[in-house]
Amino acid sequence: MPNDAFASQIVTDLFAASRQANEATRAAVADSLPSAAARILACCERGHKMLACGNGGSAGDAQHFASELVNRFERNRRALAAISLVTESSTLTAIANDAGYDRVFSRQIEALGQTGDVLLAISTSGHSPNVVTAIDAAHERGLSVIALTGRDGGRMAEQLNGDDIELRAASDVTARIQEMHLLIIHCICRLIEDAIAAED
Ligand SMILES: O=C(CO)[C@@H](O)[C@H](O)[C@H](O)[C@H](O)COP(=O)(O)O
Ligand SMILES: [Zn+2]
Repeated sequence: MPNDAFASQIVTDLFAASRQANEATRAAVADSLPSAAARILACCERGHKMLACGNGGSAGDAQHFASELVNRFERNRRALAAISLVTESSTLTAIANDAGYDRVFSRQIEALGQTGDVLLAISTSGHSPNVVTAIDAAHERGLSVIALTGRDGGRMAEQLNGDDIELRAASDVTARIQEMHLLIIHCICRLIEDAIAAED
């Protein structure tokens, strides 16, 4: 562990870097974030569902997002349909073992995805093969995609079509991008819950 002064400087630097990423990302996603929230609410209100995927920290984000739709974020309201594709261990291990890790999300999309559903695809690099393959599977099955990316958007940004929405964190650092992705997810949840409250 660094000495006290050094540790304190690291903490100061990380908070400063996060603030900088926060402000740059706000400017980058301010216009498209409400559209993403509206897309998700419309999806659920029409009887469709959200699917969410990502690796590592982004797997945590996918679960976090699904939990906040199914259960609640800050308000009590009707349940919204969302499934995390990162949590079924028997399914994940079987697909990875039999077909390869690149197929762990796409195979589940083939099984569960229906036209009108929306895939939340999360990757800080934009290059994770299983997320790239998931987007292809989503397009093949008539799902639109909301992509949480960073850096230059990677391969994911090139895959997206005009019906998809990319929310790109303005940073080149994985940890900062993840921090921004969680903030984006919370903004989406807040916008959705405010829209439902205004309807009721
Ligand atoms: O949380 C972290 C790093 O902060 C890691 O677990 C990270 O999520 C993993 O290395 C992922 O495999 C990275 O995947 P991706 O964001 O490039 O799609
Ligand atoms: Zn992390």
